[in-house]
Parts: sequence; C-alpha cells; structure tokens
Amino acid sequence: MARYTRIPGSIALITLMNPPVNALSAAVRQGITDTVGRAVSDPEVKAVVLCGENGKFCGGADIREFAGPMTGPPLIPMIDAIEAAEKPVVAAIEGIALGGGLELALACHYRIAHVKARLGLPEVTLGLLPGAGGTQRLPRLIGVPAALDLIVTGRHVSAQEALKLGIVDQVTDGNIQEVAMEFAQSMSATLNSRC
Ligand SMILES: CCCCCCCC/C=C\C/C=C/C(=O)SCCNC(=O)CCNC(=O)[C@H](O)C(C)(C)COP(=O)(O)OP(=O)(O)OC[C@H]1O[C@@H](n2cnc3c(N)ncnc32)[C@H](O)[C@@H]1OP(=O)(O)O
Repeated sequence: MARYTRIPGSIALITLMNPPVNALSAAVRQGITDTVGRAVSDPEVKAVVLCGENGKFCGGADIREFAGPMTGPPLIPMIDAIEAAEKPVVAAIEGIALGGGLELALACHYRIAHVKARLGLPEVTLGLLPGAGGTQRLPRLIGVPAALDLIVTGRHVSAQEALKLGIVDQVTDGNIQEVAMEFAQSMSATLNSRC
C-alpha cells in the first residue's frame, strides 16, 4: 500500500509501504495509483514527493508475486501517470531503487538520492528486461552507452555515480524526505513564477 500525507506548504508526501523492501506488489501499485490521482486532483497540492518507508525507496517487482497470476493495476500506466502529472513529482531515493523501483523513479520529474543509496536495473539477472519504460527513460536521461551498460550488466551504482551519470539531480547526507520536500517546494515556486 501507499500512505498519503498532506504536508503544510502544499506538498503531498506519498510513502510506499511493503516490508522488507517496498516492492511493487499489487497493493502498492494500487496505493500509488490512488494517491497520485488524489495529489494531482487536489488544487491545494503544488508538488508531490514519492518515498519508501523504513529507509528503502523500492526494490522493484515483488518477487513473492512471481509464482501467481498477476492482479492489481498494471505497472506501465501507473508509471506513465506519474510522468504525465502536471505538478512536479520528486523521487526521494533512500536505500535502494532497483528494477521497477528505479523505473518508478525515472518517471518522476526529479530524483534526490541519499548518499548511501544504490540504484540499478537488475532485471537481466532474472532473465527480464526493464519493461516499464526503463529502456527508454534511462537512455534519454544519460545516453545510450551508459544506459546499456547498466541494463545489460544489471550492476548497482552508488548515489555519487548516479549523480555523475545524470540519473539523479542531487545527493544528500541529510534527511531525504525533508531535502526532497524542500526541493519540490522550490520547483513548484519556480514553475508557478513562470506561469
Ligand atoms: C506474474 C506476476 C508478476 C507481477 C509483477 C508485476 C509488477 C512489476 C513487473 C515488472 C517490472 C519490474 C521488474 C523488476 O523490478 S525485476 C527486479 C526485482 N528486484 C530485484 O531483483 C531485487 C532483488 N533483491 C536484492 O537485490 C536484494 O535483496 C536487496 C539489494 C534488495 C537487499 O539486499 P540485502 O540487504 O542483502 O537483503 P536480502 O537480500 O537478504 O533481502 C532482505 C529481504 O528482502 C526480500 N526482498 C528483496 N528483494 C525483494 C523483492 N524484490 N520483492 C520482495 N522481497 C524482496 C528478501 O527476500 C529478504 O526477505 P527475508 O528473507 O524475508 O528477510
């Protein structure tokens, strides 16, 4: 599931909740779909921050659901709806953003990573491709050679390497949610001043 919190200053904070790694189970995908829709349709909300509970952004597909039939909202429309949001959406990446978790972050408009975070697309190690937009969004962001390296090796990168490659916009050793909310607030103020 996902928790929706309205923060004073017109920010909606969406927290992925699925221990141990906040994987994208059917309930989490439903939670993200519902809370993003709520944030987008609330005129008081000017920007959105997406984070994960307990120091982990998202470990990707929930491997516990691989054995059964797929239920819940499909991943791609959920991710596309985030990219299409007409309000800045910031991913606050702490711990891990792997597989579908990184694809989720790539659909956000900005990404802030904690200095200890690790990011990657390990799908290849499971015999899969990053099929939720990762093979498009990552090359657009960092170029084909660097994206191919991550996609075909499945290796994890540190927050600092992610910053150098251009996957994340900022790295912090502070409180990731506070930093991301401050960033979201300033992005929303910048966008509004241009309108
Ligand atoms: C047919 C139905 C399919 C439905 C799916 C549809 C939705 C999305 C579909 C596709 C797109 C996305 C694809 C992907 O995301 S593929 C990538 C999936 N993720 C991974 O491969 C990550 C695998 N995990 C790891 O690399 C590591 O576990 C770690 C780096 C996250 C953490 O490492 P470490 O700190 O060493 O801890 P452990 O390895 O011991 O793990 C702790 C604990 O967490 C559980 N766990 C880890 N990953 C997942 C996961 N993705 N889903 C669920 N649970 C996960 C792990 O099993 C341990 O549990 P415990 O033994 O009970 O403690």
